[in-house]
Amino acid sequence: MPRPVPHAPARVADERRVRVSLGSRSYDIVIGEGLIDRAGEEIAARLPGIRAVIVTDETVARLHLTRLEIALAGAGIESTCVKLPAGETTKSFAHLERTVDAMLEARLERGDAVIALGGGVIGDLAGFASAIVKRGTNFVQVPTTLLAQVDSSVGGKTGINTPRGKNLVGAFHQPTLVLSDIALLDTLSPREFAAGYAEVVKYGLIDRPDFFEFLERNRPAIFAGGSERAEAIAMSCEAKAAVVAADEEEHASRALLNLGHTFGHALERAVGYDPARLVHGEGVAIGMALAHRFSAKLGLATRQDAGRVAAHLGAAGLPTEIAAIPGPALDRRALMEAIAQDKKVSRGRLTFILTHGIGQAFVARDVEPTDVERFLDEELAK
Ligand SMILES: NC(=O)c1ccc[n+]([C@@H]2O[C@H](COP(=O)([O-])OP(=O)(O)OC[C@H]3O[C@@H](n4cnc5c(N)ncnc54)[C@H](O)[C@@H]3O)[C@@H](O)[C@H]2O)c1
Ligand SMILES: O=C(O)C(=O)C[C@@H](O)[C@H](O)[C@H](O)COP(=O)(O)O
Ligand SMILES: [Zn+2]
Repeated sequence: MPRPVPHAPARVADERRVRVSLGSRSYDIVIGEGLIDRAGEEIAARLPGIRAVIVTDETVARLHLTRLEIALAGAGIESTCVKLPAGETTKSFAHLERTVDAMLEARLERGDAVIALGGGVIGDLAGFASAIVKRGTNFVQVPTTLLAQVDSSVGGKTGINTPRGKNLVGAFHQPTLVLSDIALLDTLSPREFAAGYAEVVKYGLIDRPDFFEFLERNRPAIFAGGSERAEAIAMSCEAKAAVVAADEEEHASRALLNLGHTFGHALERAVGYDPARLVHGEGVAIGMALAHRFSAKLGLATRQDAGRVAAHLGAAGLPTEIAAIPGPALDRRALMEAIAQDKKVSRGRLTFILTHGIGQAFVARDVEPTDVERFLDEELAK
């Protein structure tokens, strides 16, 4: 249970704060360099007197865990740690059970906190464990990938995958605080940085054409690091915070954040969540390119806009075609089976996020399965 805030920690130059406004569940996203060393102070200011269980993966633990542990200890926060294997297959019942057991072994109380130190895999899994242990403990996100800093750490979607589909088991559970230390991105591989960039582009494509143009002008600077990168991260968080504040539990407009995900999640499932073939952000990149081409095929958007989207994603080193996925060719039936399990399906009818053009996405209910099948056949034949 959240406890009263005794005082706000000192603000540091160049630090940005984005507020996610959700009434009593509102929280700050703090974005800046070197924040991990101040994590103890920031957390203790909001959750005084707590103990914590840190959930992380083995790669992130090697690189960044000690600094977090030192920062927590410095603020008087006693912590234990669960280290899980890196990668999408960790979002499973087996690793959830291991995490829950570690929390119970540490005798974590409801007023204590789970701290997710890692990318979206760790954030989704740790957040779900935090949601269900003792029917809800405090949760803090310390995202370490670009994808997690611009998307998964914000908004409270938590969960795991099953062989039948992505994120099919989960809960909404908002964090108390998100601490995004952008300096941690310096150790991220170029491939994972590009994957996170797909979700940045998504905000422009949903309803912010000016942001898409900003990205077209500044992509090389964003990849190089510096003030444009920090700006893109903060603008992404503002975009997501606005959508989440308007529809926290996805009864309507939040579904827009799923642009590219109906196709993308189907592709991830079809490759068995194998990161050697496809990671989430790459699936979203292909999915967004497909959503724009599908919209053009249905006469809703222009082929020029679909081409412009694919060109921008391609220039960022992202795949935009199903054929770009390495390994055996994918099968239309397997993709349709995954699409039928999508969480947006209602009364058996398919829902896609389609578009009238760049920055003009909309929720399309009742999409004809035969239209999707014909479109996929064309795409798979390329
Ligand atoms: N909850 C949400 O709203 C939401 C939003 C978007 C995506 N997601 C989920 O997020 C997941 C993808 O997240 P991701 O792309 O962060 O993947 P990830 O968590 O698997 O991280 C990618 C890789 O980068 C490594 N890594 C993490 N931080 C690093 C760092 N600072 N330096 C070096 N290596 C580092 C990890 O060990 C991992 O190998 C998917 O499961 C997706 O479904 C959830
Ligand atoms: O926050 C949201 O809402 C999103 O849809 C963000 C997506 O980028 C993210 O991949 C999310 O996990 C997908 O949610 P799902 O409900 O389709 O599983
Ligand atoms: Zn996503």
